Amino acid sequence: MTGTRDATALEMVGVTRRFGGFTALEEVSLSIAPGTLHAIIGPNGAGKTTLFNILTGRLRPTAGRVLVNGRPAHQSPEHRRVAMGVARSFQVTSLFQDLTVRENVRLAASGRRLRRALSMWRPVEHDHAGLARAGEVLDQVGLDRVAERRAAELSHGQQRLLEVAMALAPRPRILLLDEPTSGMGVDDIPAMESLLARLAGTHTVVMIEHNMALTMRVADRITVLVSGRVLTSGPPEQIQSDVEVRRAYLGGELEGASDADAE
Ligand SMILES: Nc1ncnc2c1ncn2[C@@H]1O[C@H](COP(=O)(O)OP(=O)(O)OP(=O)(O)O)[C@@H](O)[C@H]1O
Repeated sequence: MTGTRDATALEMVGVTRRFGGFTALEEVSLSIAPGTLHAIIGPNGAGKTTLFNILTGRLRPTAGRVLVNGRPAHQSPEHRRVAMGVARSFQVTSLFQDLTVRENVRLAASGRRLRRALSMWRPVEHDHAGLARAGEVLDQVGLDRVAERRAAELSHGQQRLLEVAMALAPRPRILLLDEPTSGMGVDDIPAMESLLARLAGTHTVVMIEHNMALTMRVADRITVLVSGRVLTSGPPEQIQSDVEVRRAYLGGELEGASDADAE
């Protein structure tokens, strides 16, 4: 591998995605450095979810390439990306609501061995590695105090933290988070923000997020998508003062984001 390739954890090169005659993404290129938090923002319908699904392997690009640590990945399905060290956050709907928080993370830690881990006749206490990993991750995300509660008993904000914990369990190097604060009350947001800030030091994080104030505080770089194209990419302060970006958002959300105490 060349030095240049090593400098990029995740890369999209000229990615186009069509749905029938409709072009949802057009010639999108972006490059994400290891150990940085890269946010994807843009108005509704800009193509953020489509881009995210192409990064996770849920969707194939119509044209263009995706590289993970310099290795072509655009033909690899989701489970192959996981083996390459890429994980996406689970959805609240995929939590096992009747199992404890610790059990949910233990099962996620078992990763590709999930089916085996789920088998009813395998005593839980024999899964030492899974239990140990669950303990580490629950400490990391701040859910250790509620480890023995059923997932269903958690607040929505805690369930969102649990989704991230489950994504972290198999030790991915690249973490893809789809709107980590969506549906959260204001009281729950600081815990997620603090987790995102900590993860940014240890993982490559790509997140779609609608909370502009939070995005401006935690992101190292931001890519703005508009109508399926990259309008611009840069550090938060550059994005916030970009006239074209402000026009795309009609001023509103980014004006609020300039006030760090807006939350
Ligand atoms: N499976 C599909 N078939 C047809 N069109 C689709 C499909 N998925 C997405 N699109 C279209 O592609 C465009 C981009 O959608 P996408 O969901 O990626 O945008 P988004 O930026 O995530 O929007 P939002 O912020 O509202 O979630 C939209 O016009 C959408 O209707």
